[in-house]
Amino acid sequence: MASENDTGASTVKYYTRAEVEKYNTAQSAWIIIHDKVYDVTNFVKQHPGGEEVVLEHAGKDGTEPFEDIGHSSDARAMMEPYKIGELVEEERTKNNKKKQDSANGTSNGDSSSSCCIVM
Ligand code: HEM
Repeated sequence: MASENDTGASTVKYYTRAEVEKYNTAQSAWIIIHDKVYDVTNFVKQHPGGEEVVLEHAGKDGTEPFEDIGHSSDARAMMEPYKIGELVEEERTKNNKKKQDSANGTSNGDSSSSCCIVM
């Protein structure tokens, strides 16, 4: 079928890292993996690697440790139902194109706003 409604992003919710950071407890645990946001509150108890490791990264970006462990494709499929949204475009790790784009604009002579160094 040619016509798909994939242009309407109405079903996708976008979150900032600051928003995700609020959900950093066992009562409400969100985690960012590959720029996607997962509510793993009900998953942590079932996590084969134990709940602690996941909770340690609750509210944060767990992409690195997630990949470090080398999760199986099974694991990747398992997390799908917990996906609640994605990071806003400007905060995605792979989306550096936009950053470069705005970085070459020197017209912003706002002396009051200091520059942030993102590591
Ligand atoms: C929603 C996110 C996650 C899902 C669905 C998930 C799922 C799984 C699954 C299915 C396994 C069994 C092995 C495999 O199939 O790969 C596993 C193991 C494991 N996971 Fe996760 N995981 C998640 C997040 C994390 C995070 C953020 C960490 C961070 C450190 C982590 C650490 C581990 C560890 C240490 C093991 C045990 C590996 C072993 O015993 O060899 N997982 N996970």
